Amino acid sequence: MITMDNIIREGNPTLREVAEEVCLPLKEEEIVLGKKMLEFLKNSQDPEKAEELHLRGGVGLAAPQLDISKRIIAVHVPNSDPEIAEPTLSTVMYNPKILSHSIQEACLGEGEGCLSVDREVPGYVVRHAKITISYYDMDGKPHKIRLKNYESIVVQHEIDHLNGVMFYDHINEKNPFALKEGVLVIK
Ligand SMILES: CC(C)(C)[C@H](NC(=O)Nc1cc(F)cc(F)c1)C(=O)N(CC(=O)NO)CC1CCCC1
Ligand SMILES: [Zn+2]
Repeated sequence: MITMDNIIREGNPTLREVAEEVCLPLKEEEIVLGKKMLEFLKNSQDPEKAEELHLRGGVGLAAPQLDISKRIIAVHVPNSDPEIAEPTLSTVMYNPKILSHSIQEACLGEGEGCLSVDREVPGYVVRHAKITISYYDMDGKPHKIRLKNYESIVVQHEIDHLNGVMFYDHINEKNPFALKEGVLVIK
């Protein structure tokens, strides 16, 4: 199973590579990898398992963070309503692609972090507010979905990893908390 020891940290050149698309039909090892990535995220959000395995609570993971330069991401976004156990988005995406996006931009009010970055980097990470993406799931089935709010931010953060982009590349160096007119701040 995947633990923090398998996650490479900034400075490893793989995090700055453009990852390769996977071919269909998916190889067995690529399906197993996807399952393990999703399992890591679920474990990391389970208090007992996270403590036992020393995991940081994760909502998304990209294959390059495991030193595997392939266009595979996993996302497991819990429902903001603690009453609802069902996650709002929980899936593995093969060859995810942003087809279109809103003009409106958005950022997380608390800024971003990264499982591959062992330091705080303060500042707003401005992204598209809404995106339409295509991807293949573990069964090789094509999907085209629209995402907004937190899910949209998470998927953009993960797709960035497939293109060698880190969240702090988006932060305004002169004024990390500068915000243009009309950028949606997500709580
Ligand atoms: C880097 C870390 C702080 C661990 C971040 N988690 C997070 O922001 N909050 C969180 C954690 C949970 F478990 C459950 C929950 F609802 C919220 C995260 O997983 N990532 C994923 C990552 O590093 N992928 O490469 C960073 C996030 C910043 C914005 C989107 C993803
Ligand atoms: Zn990250």
